[in-house]
Amino acid sequence: MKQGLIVLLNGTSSSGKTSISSELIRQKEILFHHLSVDDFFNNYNDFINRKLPDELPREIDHQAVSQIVDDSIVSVYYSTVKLFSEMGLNVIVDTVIDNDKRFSEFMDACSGQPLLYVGVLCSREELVRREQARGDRHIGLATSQFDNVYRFNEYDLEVNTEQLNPAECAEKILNAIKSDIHDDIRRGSI
Ligand SMILES: Nc1ncnc2c1ncn2[C@@H]1O[C@H](COP(=O)(O)OP(=O)(O)OP(=O)(O)O)[C@@H](O)[C@H]1O
Repeated sequence: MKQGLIVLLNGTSSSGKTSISSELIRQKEILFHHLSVDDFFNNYNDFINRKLPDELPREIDHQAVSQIVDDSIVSVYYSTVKLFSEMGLNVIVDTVIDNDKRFSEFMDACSGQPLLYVGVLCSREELVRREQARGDRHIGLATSQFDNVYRFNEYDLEVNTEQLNPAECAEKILNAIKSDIHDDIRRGSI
């Protein structure tokens, strides 16, 4: 059985990753499974909130909690992406990779799996406009990620979400997959 294709969407917050993922899920030509890092964190946060007593013997701040568990949750996320691919399932990776450690960890975890690395591009100005319009993200988050995220720019394919709507971006990705499917999709080796 063939391994599933991993489609890594690389873009800052508000660049349009989730909107493209929804379009890729909606079409029926190639079946995809959407794995968002947010689901892993949300599930963990729900779990911990259920388990923690109201009064803690020792208070620790939010940032300290993040430092203790974040890397582990991200590792489980990457391993799950690999697992899906090993099981023959095509998977969309919807996360923000903004540092060398995470980027290398992802590439190591998924090395040997078929991978399409997609740059989800958008200007800073438009990102700020979207953040203001959606109202559920901290203003400035996307611009704070911008330089670090778009540093890892050896993409197989780029989609500009200012020029294309989410459906058009998804179509461009699908066309790339269909044209590369027999040979050129790289096997996790950047
Ligand atoms: N191609 C596009 N054209 C215009 N607006 C878009 C486009 N893609 C996304 N948007 C808008 O930008 C906002 C953010 O989109 P989306 O949630 O897909 O981004 P994201 O990269 O997944 O963000 P996050 O990482 O913060 O979850 C939404 O309001 C969405 O409607």
